[in-house]
Amino acid sequence: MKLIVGNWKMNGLTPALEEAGALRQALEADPVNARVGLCPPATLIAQMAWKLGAGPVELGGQDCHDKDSGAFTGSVSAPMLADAGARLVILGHSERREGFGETDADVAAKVEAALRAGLEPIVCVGESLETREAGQAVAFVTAQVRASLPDALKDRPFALAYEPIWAIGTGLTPTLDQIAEVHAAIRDALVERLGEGGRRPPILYGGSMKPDNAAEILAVPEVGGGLVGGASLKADDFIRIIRAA
Ligand SMILES: O=C(CO)COP(=O)(O)O
Repeated sequence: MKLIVGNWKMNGLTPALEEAGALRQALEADPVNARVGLCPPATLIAQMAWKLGAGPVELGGQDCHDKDSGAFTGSVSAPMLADAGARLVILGHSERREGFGETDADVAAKVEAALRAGLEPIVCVGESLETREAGQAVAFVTAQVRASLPDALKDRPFALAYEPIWAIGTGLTPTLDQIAEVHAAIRDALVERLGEGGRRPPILYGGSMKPDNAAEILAVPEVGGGLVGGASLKADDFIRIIRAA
């Protein structure tokens, strides 16, 4: 079963709760064979949890601190996300790595915090255009995988997301062969890092996934789902992507 997760980033005020309600209604009226997650801004999680109830949409955060509590003005901890109703948390998104200087070690510490709080991390990796053009995409991404995943993940549920930075919000996507190549390499790096284990964490693709390209991307070997930015903001578009799974 594919995992399709919406990442609203820093978008969404109270009226956007209606989109979540519409998503729930659509999925209840016509259920899908996919797991669906939605990661709104932290300010909306608690209200959205009431709106979504125990329905088919799981909630997630977009980041968390690596400490459970303390003097960290402005930060949100993993226990806070869980308390508000989240089950998932996106970690190591390129917008955090690039914009906030998060290193692989920082991401690994946040993954540990998420696991302590019982959250399921979605760990993001992805190369810049410069790195891809230098022929280093696979080497770069697999190095991120090895360094961002702590031992604590063994036998815990989690997902990875491959998001080429140059495909995020640009309308550009890698070719299906390029996606297949990176996803296969991520799977190998994952097995090398954490062993085969009993679980096979899904590897999501993210970066300009839209209703009209979702089906072909989701059919690529080792693509276990999607992490969707812009196209998850409107329930109509997001549902079309979910149905493509
Ligand atoms: O960054 C992304 C999801 O985390 C992808 O964003 P877009 O779907 O808007 O390209």
